[in-house]
Amino acid sequence: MKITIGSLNPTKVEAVKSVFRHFEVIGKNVPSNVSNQPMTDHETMEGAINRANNAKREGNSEIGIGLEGGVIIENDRLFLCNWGALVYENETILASGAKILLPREFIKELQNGIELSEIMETYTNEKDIRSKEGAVGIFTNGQITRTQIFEHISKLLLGQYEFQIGHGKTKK
Ligand SMILES: O=P(O)(O)OP(=O)(O)OP(=O)(O)OC[C@H]1O[C@@H](n2cnc3c(O)ncnc32)[C@H](O)[C@@H]1O
Ligand SMILES: [Mg+2]
Repeated sequence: MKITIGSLNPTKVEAVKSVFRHFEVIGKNVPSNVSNQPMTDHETMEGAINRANNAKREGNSEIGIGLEGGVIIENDRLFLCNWGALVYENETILASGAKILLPREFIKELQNGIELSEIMETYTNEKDIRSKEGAVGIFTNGQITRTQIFEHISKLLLGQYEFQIGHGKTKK
C-alpha cells in the first residue's frame, strides 16, 4: 500500500519510513494551507491535516500523512509543538508530539514574522537545524531529536490506524 508524506524534510520522511516499514513511502512537497510558521496548537494541527489530505490526493495514494511543526505562546511562555495526521478513505487520525519550552526571547522575533528555522540558525550559528536535530535536539542536548519526535507521532498514527482497520471500522 502506498503512503505519501506531505514533505521532503528528511526528519519527517525518515521518521515515517522507519515506522511504516511495510508500506511504500514517498515524500512530496505539498501546501499546508496555514502560515509557514503556525503560531497556535490549532493552526499546527490544521497544517498537519491539510498536508495529509493534499499528500493523499497529489500522491494518488491510499494513505496521506502530514507532519507539522509550530509554536504556542502562552502569556510569556513559548512552547515547541508538533502534530501529525493520517488520512485514509474518509477517516482522519490525529496525534501530537511532546512539547518543550523554547527561550522566551524568541517570542518577539516570531511575532515579527521570523520563522523558527531562521531563529535557530542565528541562535546556533549553524545551517539547516530544521533538517537535522531540530530545535528539540538543541534544547534537549541531543536527548530527543526532531526525527524522534516525528517517529513517536508516526507510531501513534500507525497504531491508531491498525486499531481502526482491525476493528472493522472500515470495510478492509
Ligand atoms: O519542508 P517542511 O515540511 O515545511 O518542513 P519545515 O522544517 O519547514 O517544518 P514545518 O513547516 O513543519 O515547521 C514550521 C516552522 O517551524 C520551524 N520548525 C519547527 N520545528 C522546528 C525545529 O525543531 N527546529 C527548527 N525549526 C523548526 C520550521 O522550520 C518552519 O519554519
Ligand atoms: Mg515549512
